[in-house]
Amino acid sequence: MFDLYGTESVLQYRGKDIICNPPHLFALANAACTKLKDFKENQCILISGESGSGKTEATKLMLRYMAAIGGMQNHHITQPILEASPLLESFGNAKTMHNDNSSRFGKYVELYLENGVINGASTSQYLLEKSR
Ligand SMILES: Nc1ncnc2c1ncn2[C@@H]1O[C@H](COP(=O)(O)OP(=O)(O)OP(=O)(O)O)[C@@H](O)[C@H]1O
Repeated sequence: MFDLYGTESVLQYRGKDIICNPPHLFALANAACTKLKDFKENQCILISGESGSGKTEATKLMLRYMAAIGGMQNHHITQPILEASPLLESFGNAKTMHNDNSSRFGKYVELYLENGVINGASTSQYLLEKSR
């Protein structure tokens, strides 16, 4: 079993330039955090793909990475942010032909960071027109 998203991977990608490591969700999340810090400009990660391609899981993994690189100092803030995803899924997901846990809504998540540490978040849900 590969451990692609554990602590070792967090340490491997943390603070490293995107070209230093093989492609990974953590590399992308790290690049967004680094650019935010260096250029003091908002960053956006757009996750798209067909149903079942892994958008929801990718989003959760990147959130987990961003929470992890901030350490435990804002645990009381990051924990509810991470726990919000499965809670919202319980209201808005359903089993389809393509995905046992298919989101029936689009998500827009805003994270607020200070010195590379998450200190807040907001999320909006949008109903999708899906035929499947
Ligand atoms: N990184 C991953 N590692 C292992 N399995 C994964 C990964 N990402 C997704 N999967 C598997 O694929 C399934 C579908 O992923 P996910 O729900 O994230 O897709 P989605 O693109 O959000 O789909 P939808 O548009 O239908 O909501 C997951 O339930 C999981 O079994």
